[in-house]
Amino acid sequence: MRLDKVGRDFGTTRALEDITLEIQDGEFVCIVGASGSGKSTLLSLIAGLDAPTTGTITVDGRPVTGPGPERGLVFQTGALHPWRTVEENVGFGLELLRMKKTERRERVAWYLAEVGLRGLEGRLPRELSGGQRQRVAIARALVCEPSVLLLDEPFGALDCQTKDDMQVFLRQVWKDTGTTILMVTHDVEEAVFLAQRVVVFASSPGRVAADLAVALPPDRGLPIKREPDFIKLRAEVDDLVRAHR
Ligand SMILES: Nc1ncnc2c1ncn2[C@@H]1O[C@H](COP(=O)(O)OP(=O)(O)OP(=O)(O)O)[C@@H](O)[C@H]1O
Repeated sequence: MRLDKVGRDFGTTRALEDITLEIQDGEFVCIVGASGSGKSTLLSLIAGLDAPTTGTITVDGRPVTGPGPERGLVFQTGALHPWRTVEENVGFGLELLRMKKTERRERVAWYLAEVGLRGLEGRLPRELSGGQRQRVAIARALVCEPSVLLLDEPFGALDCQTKDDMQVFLRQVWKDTGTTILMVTHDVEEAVFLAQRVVVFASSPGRVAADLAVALPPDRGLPIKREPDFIKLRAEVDDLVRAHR
């Protein structure tokens, strides 16, 4: 995926200016930055829900002109269909793609197992915890096997323990599926734990202030958050975010 000199103005507000970023297939990148630095705007441009004022975005070598199944999107609160069961929510995108029912059921079952929801197929969203609802939202995005998974603060509404569990879960999903992940979060610890690369946004206008490689081992458990290398990198990113408010 490639962003080339992407800008977005809302009237006189320059939400994004001159964003040039290349994300390799299979990479896990987190974007952090102060409130209002244009992080959500960037994700909606990549998702094709909004169009840039300047510049171009290409996914799989094709310019983005609108939403498409090769880009899966998950928001802070899952936006699930309240009247559909877990299984029906996850299978929805495949229905739109007119996949045959037997194939669809098989695919949905695989992803439900992957996100740890086997046995809950028949539940409605209101019968799930917040963490379970986000797992459904992630399974629903993954089931179409997108080239890139776009996550906008997916764990922002969860309590600390659930959030920790979801971070471990997301690293596992990334390893199992090899999906390219671009995630926006305001939580620097989360970004450093999850990503191979952390991009720091500056505000007014929203732009790239720093792009750091996360040189931590690929096998990361929660205890790594207490190790000196982790703490040092986290502090470095924290300082960058503060310096570019
Ligand atoms: N639809 C819109 N109309 C006008 N201004 C907008 C619109 N969407 C975003 N903006 C402005 O663009 C800027 C970037 O907003 P955006 O929501 O992308 O920031 P963010 O980094 O995601 O913030 P947060 O971390 O608080 O979610 C802000 O100044 C915001 O007010």
